[in-house]
Amino acid sequence: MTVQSSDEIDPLEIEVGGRALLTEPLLNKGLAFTVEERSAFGLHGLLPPHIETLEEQVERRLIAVRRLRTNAERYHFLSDLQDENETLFYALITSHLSEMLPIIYTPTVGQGCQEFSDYWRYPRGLFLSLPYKDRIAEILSHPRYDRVETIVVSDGERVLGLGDQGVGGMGIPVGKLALYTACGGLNPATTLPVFLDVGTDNQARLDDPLYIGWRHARVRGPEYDAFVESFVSALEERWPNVLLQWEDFARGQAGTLLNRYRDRLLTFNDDIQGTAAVAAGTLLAAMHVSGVAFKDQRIVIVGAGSAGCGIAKLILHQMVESGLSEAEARRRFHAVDIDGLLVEGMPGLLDFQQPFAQPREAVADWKRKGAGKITLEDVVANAKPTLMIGVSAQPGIFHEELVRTMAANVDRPVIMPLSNPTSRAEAMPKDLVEWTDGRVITCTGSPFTPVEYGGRLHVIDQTNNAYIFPGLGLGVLAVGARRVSDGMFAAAARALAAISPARKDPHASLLPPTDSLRDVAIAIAAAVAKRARDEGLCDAFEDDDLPLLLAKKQWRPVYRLYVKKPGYRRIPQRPDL
Ligand SMILES: NC(=O)c1ccc[n+]([C@@H]2O[C@H](COP(=O)([O-])OP(=O)(O)OC[C@H]3O[C@@H](n4cnc5c(N)ncnc54)[C@H](O)[C@@H]3O)[C@@H](O)[C@H]2O)c1
Ligand SMILES: O=C(O)C[C@H](O)C(=O)O
Ligand SMILES: [Mg+2]
Repeated sequence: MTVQSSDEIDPLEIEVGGRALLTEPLLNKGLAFTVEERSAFGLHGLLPPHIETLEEQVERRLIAVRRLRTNAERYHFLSDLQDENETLFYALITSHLSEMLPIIYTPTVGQGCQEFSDYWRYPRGLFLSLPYKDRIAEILSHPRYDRVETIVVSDGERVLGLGDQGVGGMGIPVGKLALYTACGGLNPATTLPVFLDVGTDNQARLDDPLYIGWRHARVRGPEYDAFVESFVSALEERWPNVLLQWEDFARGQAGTLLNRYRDRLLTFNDDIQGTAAVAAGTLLAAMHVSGVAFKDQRIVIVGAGSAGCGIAKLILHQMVESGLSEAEARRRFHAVDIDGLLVEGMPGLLDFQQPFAQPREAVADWKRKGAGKITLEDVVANAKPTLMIGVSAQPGIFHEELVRTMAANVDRPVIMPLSNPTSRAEAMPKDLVEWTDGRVITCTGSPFTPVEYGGRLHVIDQTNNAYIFPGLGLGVLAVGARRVSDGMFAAAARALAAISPARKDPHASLLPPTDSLRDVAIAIAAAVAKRARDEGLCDAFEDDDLPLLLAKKQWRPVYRLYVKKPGYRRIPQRPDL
């Protein structure tokens, strides 16, 4: 449903004109300012005489972006466009979603983070640095942020699979929020990327004279916790109902922060919960194709960190819902981390890994290659998995022999190398298809082109949390949910599986194409909103009213007519240097 909100129909009253209007990305229309607007706002002469429609502007930028040689160049070009004219930026992105997503988001955003200081041009979002911790409330208080409803925050310690990028990690909240608008339809004036700069342990960044973050070893422990607490308290004070998404925190922090704050505000961790929902949703879709029910699944998770244990927890929950006892369901999981299979009593097991540690007796009679740790190879040979998920950021860890062993034991092996960016994927889909003689059902975290094999084109679905968080955000905000619950992610997973093209055709893709992420977001949002209501986390609403509630929350990149606000002032054009 497309609703033209009164926001879109009514003229917008504008306070400033001249250069100030052209340099405000939320208001700038560039060459699309009409003659009347140019006259009213003192724009004649500041712009060449040509006037264009939004569609023509999109076409012009599209030609320019396509002319560039690399996606890194395109990333910077599009960042500049976002800082120049957000309406045009989103009109371009939404009309060419599958082409633009790999540029503004994964995988190119990873390089953007690594080179953040090299190409620094213009600030977007808020940088909260530990040395200025006493200024947080003052920084947040600016009237520019009065309308903020959604914040994505990172401290840059685990940027995709690229490790600690210090302040470069700001690229991640910026990219995620671009998808909140492009896919979820949230108004960009209500979104805010935030970076918590607590230093970095990336020596290359510390040694780099161009590095623009706080040049200090990463602060940890009580000082870190107090800093995060100052941020959260200031944010609660400023925007009591804000949605806060934690993104790309390292393993030690991600779950701890989520548990600390999940009952205090509207918040979730995307790497733990969003990833779990997209992986579980994809698995549900894959089960249609493989015909293997939950009770017959044997699952190997490689990388028992935030994403791995988040995924395991949600799939376990679904297995129990499908009728397995909790103990039975647990036995289906084999979680492998850097020290091999997680087994009970293993030294160094983290709290969130404990539930997925196998009892020693369950693996006592396994045939193993060596006496040391129980390797991934031992696990695959003995556990005979039907599904193997990679969230380890270890490229090549799903090697030929391993995959061939897995494929020898099951008809349709499901293999998901979900680590990002492309360079960190556990395997290349082309290899997986070849090593399994085309039998594999595979999907990846980063985008890959389809693989041709045996006269058939294998579409490689992008099992990325981008299928979940824009809709989750839209859903909770549209109905005013007070908390984000695990049940919402379970509902999101089911909603994703319900729109899987593979439900109708086993040769079709598991997930709808990325071009349709706006529709996906609506489906996820509806499921999340209903779940919020069913769990008593928002006020009641009728199902029939939901499409309108969601549509009202959706902003579209169109230009509104501008008129002068009473008190309009023309900012002086001459800087008094
Ligand atoms: N597709 C998606 O939507 C999605 C979502 C979240 C995370 N990810 C990707 O998953 C990866 C991990 O993210 P995370 O948040 O879980 O990070 P994390 O650091 O919490 O977990 C990674 C885990 O891998 C383990 N590991 C390292 N080397 C290993 C090895 N040789 N064998 C087995 N395990 C090993 C680490 O010890 C750690 O426990 C990243 O590359 C990230 O980009 C993808
Ligand atoms: O950012 C992504 O592409 C997905 C995920 O959040 C990740 O950390 O890899
Ligand atoms: Mg992430």
